Amino acid sequence: MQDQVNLGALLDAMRGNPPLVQCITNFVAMNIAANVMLAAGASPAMVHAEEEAGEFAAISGALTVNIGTLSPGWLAGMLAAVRSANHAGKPWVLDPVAHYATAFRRKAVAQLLELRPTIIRGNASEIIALTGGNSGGQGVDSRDPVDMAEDSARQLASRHGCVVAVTGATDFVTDGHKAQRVEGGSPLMPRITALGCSLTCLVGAFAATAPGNPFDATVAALAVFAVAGEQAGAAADGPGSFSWRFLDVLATLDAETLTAKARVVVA
Ligand SMILES: Nc1ncnc2c1ncn2[C@@H]1O[C@H](COP(=O)(O)OP(=O)(O)O)[C@@H](O)[C@H]1O
Ligand SMILES: Cc1ncsc1CCOP(=O)(O)O
Ligand SMILES: [Mg+2]
Repeated sequence: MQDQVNLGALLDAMRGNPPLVQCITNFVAMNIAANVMLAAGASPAMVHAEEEAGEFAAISGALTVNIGTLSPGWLAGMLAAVRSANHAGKPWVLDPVAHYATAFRRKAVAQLLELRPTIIRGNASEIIALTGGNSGGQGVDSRDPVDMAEDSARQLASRHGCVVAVTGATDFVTDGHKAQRVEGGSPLMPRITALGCSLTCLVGAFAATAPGNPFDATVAALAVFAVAGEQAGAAADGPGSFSWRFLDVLATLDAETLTAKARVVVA
């Protein structure tokens, strides 16, 4: 029997003491991800230079690493930040954007995986490819359903001793032993760039709030996106109005509404 994640309490705890999260994300995501974090109640800082990334990780509550617009200098910054987060015992989240697309990305992700992420968050095509499976991903976009990635997610979680979140129409979270699904969201979400990247940063915020419980932290972040996405999607006329409505709903979502509206089920 799995305990229900106390979503409302985690949201209140995160907002009550807004965590500083070092987000090493891509050029596309930096602005939207920072706005998502601020709307949700966290404190993001986009810091990636090799000269300072390690120092900054030591003073952050959590670190997120996203390879969306990778270059050698950024990779050096990522590795410095991850080593420092590990040294300081801070949780860190890996978003392996399109890691299957090029040799440079594959090698970078292999190096990052060796440094033992606390949580991996990716779309179904990315998670399938991390276990060597045949993924249909095209560039940064998934072309696979989440249920096709569930076995890969369980394998990855067991192999690397981490939590794995696969996102899509219904999200799937596992630590290799237990698993839960998070339903909700909107079909408009994959039509706006960098929402997955923004979610990775929010997973970092909840991981900073509950460093000893990365599974619950991940489910909470995904549930916030699912409820806010569903509400924004119901009122939106298309991707443009979804985008600003999503930020507004995130900012006003309270613990009671999150608890009442979230659909989290044991898998
Ligand atoms: N078809 C869909 N219906 C509802 N929510 C979705 C759908 N596709 C993606 N989402 C949501 O969009 C967010 C980003 O996930 P995803 O699109 O899988 O990431 P990425 O942008 O990295 O590919 C998640 O909160 C996910 O639940
Ligand atoms: C379009 C694009 N190109 C490189 S990174 C990026 C953003 C990907 O964002 P997401 O993975 O959240 O869809
Ligand atoms: Mg992505």
